[in-house]
Amino acid sequence: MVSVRQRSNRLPPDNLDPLTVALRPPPGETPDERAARLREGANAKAISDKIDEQIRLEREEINQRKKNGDVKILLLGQSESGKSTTIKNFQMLYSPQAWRQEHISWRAVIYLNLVLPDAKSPLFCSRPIHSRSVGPTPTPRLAPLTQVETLLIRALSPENPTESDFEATHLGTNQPDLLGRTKAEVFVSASRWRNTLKSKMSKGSLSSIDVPNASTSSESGGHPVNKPDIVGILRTCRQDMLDLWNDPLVQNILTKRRVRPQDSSGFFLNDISRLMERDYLPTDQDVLNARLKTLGSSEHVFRVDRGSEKGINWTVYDVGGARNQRHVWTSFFDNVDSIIFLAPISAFNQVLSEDPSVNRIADSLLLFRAICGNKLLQKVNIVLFLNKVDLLQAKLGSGIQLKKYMLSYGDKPNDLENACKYFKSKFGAAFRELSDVDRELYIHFTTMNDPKSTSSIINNVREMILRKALHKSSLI
Ligand SMILES: Nc1nc2c(ncn2[C@@H]2O[C@H](COP(=O)(O)OP(=O)(O)OP(=O)(O)O)[C@@H](O)[C@H]2O)c(=O)[nH]1
Ligand SMILES: [Mg+2]
Repeated sequence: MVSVRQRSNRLPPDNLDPLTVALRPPPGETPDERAARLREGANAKAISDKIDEQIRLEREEINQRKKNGDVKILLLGQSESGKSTTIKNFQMLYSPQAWRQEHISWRAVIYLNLVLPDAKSPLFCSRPIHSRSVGPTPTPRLAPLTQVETLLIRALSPENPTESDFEATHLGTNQPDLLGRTKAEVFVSASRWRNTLKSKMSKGSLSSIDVPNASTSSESGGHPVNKPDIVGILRTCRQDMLDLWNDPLVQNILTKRRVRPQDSSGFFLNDISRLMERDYLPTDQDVLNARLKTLGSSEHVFRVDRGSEKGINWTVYDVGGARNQRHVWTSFFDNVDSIIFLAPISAFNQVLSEDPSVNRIADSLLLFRAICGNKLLQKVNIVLFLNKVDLLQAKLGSGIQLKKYMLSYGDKPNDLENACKYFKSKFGAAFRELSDVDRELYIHFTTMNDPKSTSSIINNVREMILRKALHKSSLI
């Protein structure tokens, strides 16, 4: 105190530094003014100390996480909502090298998507077309596709499959296709298929799908008998597949039924010529579009090596979203920093493949309510990706009426803006009804297979999750 008074009463020497000059009490200060100034100073110091303390805690927390932990994110949502596609976006952004190295493995999956297509595809010719005899007669020349399908499923399955592995890869809908085949939906163990494929490739026990630039083909007749040439077989069927797809009768039926196979998951018929190239290597977009149902769960660890985030591990869990896969979800609820919930809002006119009596939006809403109301997650912030906006836009644009499926939509215009608002308010209301006050919901409209629009969303979400995770642990 004394020294302050002494200093304040003396004129500073000319060479005093500017900060000292700025902090100097005003000349002629009264005792009251002085007391007020000191109070203000004390308040400012308290605020500054608090900020310093927060920074210190954040640093400590970062160091702590560096030492023994990471940020944990859990992806949830019904089957085909886009969880695994979200993981692919994370990989593309944060593990670009590993992401590119994996492209070759996706080749088998893409071929499988081509020969074992979605139920809406012309290659998966449905019973009604067949029974009414209005569709094209199945061409026996497409029969080899069954062999390709078997070979590819075998390639993606473990060498000595257990009973559950077998079931896993052959769960089906039991509807016959035009070739008289029973459609099986292919699930593979999320954590195992790539390793399985890699190990078979390295042992050379796989067919020639793994050999880009292979000189042997069924056309040249030169491939070894014990290594069936998948690309060769596919090439012999290419024209027949295209003929079926381009058949005016098929197109007519699809139009009448308002079915657009090109909008469904894993549709590669339009790319068939490119896919049949001997040295075909899937592009980023091909991998994002490829469809493989997740069985069980998989863990993906990323590092964002920049700024204060250096050294933090991001662990993102992907789980299967089909009804028979959801029982494992709760085992991931412990210590999760954030949930990313995906709801495909284009699915308003679709039903679950596991249960055709359930509308897919109704299922998504029920699931979302269950997650919001879960006691273990009551403090966890939720990021909601209202996904497949591109398909929603295409559907509304083609005249499909949202109000026909969602009665509460009422007479609002059937356009993207109103539809997005509607879904946002529906999910938002569920969150508010079932949440504690002290957590937040962040809603984004996404098209997960469009990496350009997705990268900034993922970056923002990641930064927000880190901020919240750090804040939460500084409060504990
Ligand atoms: N058009 C379009 N397709 C998308 C979008 N997001 C994902 N897909 C496609 O939808 C399909 C299913 O996506 P996945 O990520 O495999 O779905 P999932 O939620 O992991 O499904 P499960 O593993 O069965 O739980 C894939 O073929 C994706 O390419 C999107 O925003 N628009
Ligand atoms: Mg998946």
